[in-house]
Order: sequence, then structure tokens, then C-alpha cells
Amino acid sequence: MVSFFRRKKPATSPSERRYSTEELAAAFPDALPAAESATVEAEPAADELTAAAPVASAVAQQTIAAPARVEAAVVEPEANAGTPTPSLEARAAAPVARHVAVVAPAPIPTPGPKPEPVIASAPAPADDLSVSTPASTPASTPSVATSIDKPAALPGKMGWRERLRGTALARSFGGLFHGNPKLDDALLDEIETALIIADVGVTATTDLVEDLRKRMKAREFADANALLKALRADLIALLAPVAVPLRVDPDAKPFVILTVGVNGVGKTTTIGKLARRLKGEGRSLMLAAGDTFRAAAVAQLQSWGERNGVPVIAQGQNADAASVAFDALQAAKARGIQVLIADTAGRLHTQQGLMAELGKIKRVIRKLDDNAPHEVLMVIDGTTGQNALSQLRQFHAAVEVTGLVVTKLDGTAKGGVVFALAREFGIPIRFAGIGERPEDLRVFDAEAFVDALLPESLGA
Ligand SMILES: Nc1nc2c(ncn2[C@@H]2O[C@H](COP(=O)(O)OP(=O)(O)OP(=O)(O)O)[C@@H](O)[C@H]2O)c(=O)[nH]1
Repeated sequence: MVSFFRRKKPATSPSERRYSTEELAAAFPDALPAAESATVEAEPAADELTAAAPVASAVAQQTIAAPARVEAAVVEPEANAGTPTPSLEARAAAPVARHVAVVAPAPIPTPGPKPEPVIASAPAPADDLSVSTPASTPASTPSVATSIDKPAALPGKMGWRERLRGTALARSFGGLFHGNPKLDDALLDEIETALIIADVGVTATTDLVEDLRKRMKAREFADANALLKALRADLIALLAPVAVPLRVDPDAKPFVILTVGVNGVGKTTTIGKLARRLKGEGRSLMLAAGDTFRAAAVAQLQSWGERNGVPVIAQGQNADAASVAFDALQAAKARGIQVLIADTAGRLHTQQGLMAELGKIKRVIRKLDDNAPHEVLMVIDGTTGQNALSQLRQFHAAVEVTGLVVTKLDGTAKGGVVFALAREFGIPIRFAGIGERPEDLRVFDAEAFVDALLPESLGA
């Protein structure tokens, strides 16, 4: 680890690295133009990729204006006004409609011709989850509205590389392996630095680098390219055990997914994307608007549900999140829904009272189903770095997290925290968020992720 303090800079600064059209063509000989490639291997909701149609400017304006309209759509349940909330046991026997506001699904627009791409001048507001397909827009598949100034991710592994190119790890490795470096200790020191700076964590980094050093000394690598291949295999081996996709148990009626995480990590957005994916797989869905702290979060889900034909159970702002989840589960059972996704308010892992509330949500829904929630999905912001580890530790202690979504890996993420999470917890990473568009929620693919961080070969 001492070597971390005595190493030189890569010969080429990662930020200076540019890829020519020829280099890209050579790197991706099989790549099709985005419009032609509608299918992605290992991506169950391949239909989402076609839903990535660029959004027309009119739609963009509608989206930005949406919050006002959405606010009006929040329905306060009449039964709650001035009436004391009955005990959960009493409510278990009572008709669902007394307590909940169910947003009736709107008819699903039929897919039509794609609008011409128009680049919006400004990104969408931070909490803009509402669907960007107003009724007056030429029919196109509704999408969760997010920032609209970025091109859609390209399908398949190429999409990963495109989106993760900006991460610290990808830039460091790009610089390091550019121009056939010598196979020596200095190269290993540089790799060590890159991994530590990218938040892979000291232990994981030391293990990786020392293994490579031993093999180098044993003359296992003919050149730096062989070392790069070995590094790739080691990184994939670290992630492979956690690349376990979410499996919806058809016997769970409904399969309940409880989403948790700290503020602003992308929970509500992820729910929209996930709901879209599950719906695309032909499952019946219901959403529970359990983020009762933030009125906009309730409105986001309601608006999204309305436009996508997905019922949303909501109560007023500041309602008891456990009560919302309970009502939703009761309603989902009554309707024979296959998947219920419950949102929760973002909370800091250090806020003991709020963390305890998560445990309460779990206990309350277990009054209706001993096995619920079937998945406690924690959303982690990939830009958080090592703090993500303490977040997961606390949430896991409170609600026993069963799956992770690491979002914003496309942004200013360093990329390494995914390895640190995998190594320390071994909890399945179900999805990776590599952009703000619906199709950018990808089933986590260890190979695609590692390949997006490493150059394809020396000199690439
Ligand atoms: N670049 C990028 N942005 C993302 C991704 N996922 C979510 N976001 C953005 O993150 C921001 C916050 O998302 P929300 O869904 O509102 O976060 P939240 O966790 O529900 O927030 P709270 O309700 O405050 O806890 C939004 O601007 C999203 O568009 C991703 O994978 N990449």
C-alpha cells in the first residue's frame, strides 16, 4: 500500500484520451446503429430500448411544466379526513377503498411513429419523474421523463461502455494502458492507485494487485496486455457472485418489493424504470407511494402510474408510510396483482428514528403476508463512494437488504464502489443505473460493467 504514495502519473492523462471514429469502429466491429439494434442479450426488457425514442421539444416543455399539473392530481383519501385511523387488525378486515386513493389506470397509448429527435436546451428538474407523453403528443411509448439532454444509451455492452466512459476508473485505465506500457512494478503501482482512487477499497485493491504481482514475478504474463486480461478476469470474478438478477417469484401474490435508500439516490426514478420493465414483461403491477415526506414523490408516482396504466396507492403527505404499504398490499391482494413496488422516503442511515420506521413498514406488511417484502431493494448512488458502505451496513441492519441498485454510474461516479460493495457484503446487485432514461436501468452484468471500465486492449 506504500506504493500508493510514490507513484508517477500515467504517461497520458486520461482526460486527454480521445477516440477517433476509426478506433471506435475497430473496437466495435459488430455494433449496429442504435436504431437498428432493438435487442439486447441478457436484458429481459428489451422493449425498453425501443422506447428510448428521443423526446420532442414539445414533450420536453410539457415535462418541465408537469409538476404543477401533477400536484393537483394528489388525491387525499376522504376516509382519513378527521377520522381516527383504525387499528391495522381492524383494517385488515375492512374494504380497501375506505383508506386509499387508488389512481385509476389511464388507457395505455398505443405505440406510434417516433417523434423526430430534438435536443432540449435544459435538463429536466431533479425530481421530475412524470411521464413525458402528454395526451396531445403523437403517440409514442410513454417514458419516465428524466433529463433529456443526453443521447440514449446504446444497446448492449456498447451502451455500458458509452455511459461509463466518464467514470474515474475508466479514465484511469484508459490512460494507463494507452500506448503499450512496460510490464513492470510501476505499472502495477499505477493500477493500484487507480483502484484506490476509484473507491474500490484498500483491502480489495491490495488483494487484486498483490495477486497480479505474484503472477507477474512468476512470469505468467508475456506482456502488459496479458496482465490487462488477468486484471479483467479478476475484476469479473469479484463481481460475478453478486450479478444475480431479480427473480419475481410467481407464487408470491403479490411479489412485494420494498425500496429503500438515502435521500436523492434515485429511488422514485428507479421505481418508475423498474415498473416499466416489469410491465413490459407482461406482469400486473401496483405501486405504493410510501415516500410521504415529499409531496412531489407521491405526485411523481401517481402521474407515472396514471399514464402507464399502473394503479398507485397513496395517502396524503405525511401519512404513515407503513399504513400506505399495508393498504397497498391489501389492495394488491384483492386485485390479484403480481408485483407491488413500495416507495419509501429517503432517509439518512444515521437517523435512528427513521431507520426504525423501515423496520415498522416490514413488520406491518407481514401482518398480511409472512414472506413480504420478498425483496428489499436498496438504491445506492454510485457517486457516493465509500460512504455507500456505511449506508448499506445501516440499512441492512434495519431491514435486511436483499438486492441493490447502484445508480448514477454514468455521472461523476468513480466506479469502484461497486467492487467494494460486492466484496464486503456479497448482496446481489440487481440493476445498475447508467443514465436517466428508462432503458438506462440495466440488469447488472459483471462482464459488461468491467469491460466498460477497461480498455479493450493495449493502445485502444
Ligand atoms: N445520471 C443519472 N441520474 C439518475 C440515475 N437514477 C436517478 N437519477 C436522477 O437522480 C435524481 C434523484 O432521483 P429521485 O428518484 O427523485 O431520488 P429519490 O431517491 O426518490 O429521492 P428522495 O425522495 O428525496 O429520497 C433525479 O434527477 C434522477 O433523474 C442514473 O442512473 N443516472
